[in-house]
Amino acid sequence: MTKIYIAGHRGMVGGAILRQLEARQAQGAALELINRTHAELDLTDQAAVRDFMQAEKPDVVILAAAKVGGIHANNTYPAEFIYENLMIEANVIHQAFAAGVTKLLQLGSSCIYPKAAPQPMAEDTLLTGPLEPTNEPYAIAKIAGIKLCESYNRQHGVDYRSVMPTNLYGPGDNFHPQNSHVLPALIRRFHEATRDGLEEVTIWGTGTPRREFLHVDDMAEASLFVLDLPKAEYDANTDPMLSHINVGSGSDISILELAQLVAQVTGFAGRITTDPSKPDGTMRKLMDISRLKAMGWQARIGLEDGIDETYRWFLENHDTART
Ligand SMILES: NC(=O)C1=CN([C@@H]2O[C@H](COP(=O)(O)OP(=O)(O)OC[C@H]3O[C@@H](n4cnc5c(N)ncnc54)[C@H](OP(=O)(O)O)[C@@H]3O)[C@@H](O)[C@H]2O)C=CC1
Ligand SMILES: C[C@H]1O[C@H](OP(=O)(O)OP(=O)(O)OC[C@H]2O[C@@H](n3cnc4c(=O)[nH]c(N)nc43)[C@H](O)[C@@H]2O)[C@@H](O)[C@@H](O)C1=O
Repeated sequence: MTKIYIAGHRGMVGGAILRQLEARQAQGAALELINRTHAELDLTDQAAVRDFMQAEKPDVVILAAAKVGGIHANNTYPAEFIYENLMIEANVIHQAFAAGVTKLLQLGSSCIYPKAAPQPMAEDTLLTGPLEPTNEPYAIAKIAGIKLCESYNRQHGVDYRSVMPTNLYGPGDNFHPQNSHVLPALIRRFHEATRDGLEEVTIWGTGTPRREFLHVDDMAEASLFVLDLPKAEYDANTDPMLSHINVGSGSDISILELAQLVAQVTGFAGRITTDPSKPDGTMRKLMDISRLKAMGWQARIGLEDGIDETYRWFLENHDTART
């Protein structure tokens, strides 16, 4: 029986990973899944995380808990983004090690790469230039997470792996009007405009930045794919000082094109305008996914289908969704 702790199991990604592991259980896999809500275990609390890890002694840890938000939240609450993420990573990774956990997977983000990184961004562009200012504190914490894993691997011979997701979306997302990422924000704004018969919807920034989107079910599948890789295979495809793996869909679109897609899915027929007083952030951050592709994984859910499914989820779960 393998005992797996999923940190952040009520979040969008952690929830999708939990669903896929439960499906494996239902098919007879010998898995024991353990989790704690944020209220039950605050991962920024070192002593609480130590006591939890010592009491549970999981075999595997999946770290999908983090302080997460879109461009406005990152820009407005930088202290929370750097402090909470550093604490969560340091506590979970160190206390997992102290409790004898030899296998761990943590999630970073595509914002770890320099603002001016050549496109598509390969893993080895890490730490080659200045970061995007709107999310530098969050990115620094995410880079620290990668380096924590690499350092424990090098010094202690454990097997801690890192995946770097592109922009994610899907069921369970946060639809808050200000603090969410662009896709859930636009789904909500276009839905409400259609419902209220508005003639115009305004999107933030110039509409020209490009983003690469990946459905959360693809992300959960990629995370488990990387976690399941035999160590020899993982090691053969990575470097001890550069051990993270990009996860993306392989293509990007402009924010204006994204808005047009969301308008179509939600049935909005009015005008789309831009608000250049809001930040654009990075102009482009397309992931180079050749490393993961060579290992044998590729995304399956197309953007239009994914938005359609997410919109239906939003309509059906409006009362309980994070809005
Ligand atoms: N969403 C995206 O577009 C992207 C996400 N990622 C990364 O993927 C991972 C998962 O993100 P996602 O699922 O979208 O985020 P969510 O916000 O949906 O989920 C994060 C989860 O972490 C929990 N959490 C936060 N702080 C604490 C804490 N101090 N103690 C315990 N639990 C805590 C949250 O609980 P609660 O809500 O109760 O606080 C929530 O359940 C993160 O590492 C994120 O950085 C990377 C790239 C893109
Ligand atoms: C995943 C990634 O997410 C964050 O980076 P980001 O990609 O810039 O995030 P975003 O999804 O919030 O915005 C994408 C683009 O879209 C534009 N945009 C238009 N209209 C809305 C809008 O209504 N809301 C939002 N949020 N953005 C909008 C917005 O101006 C920007 O040009 C990181 O901080 C960090 O957390 C991280 O790793």
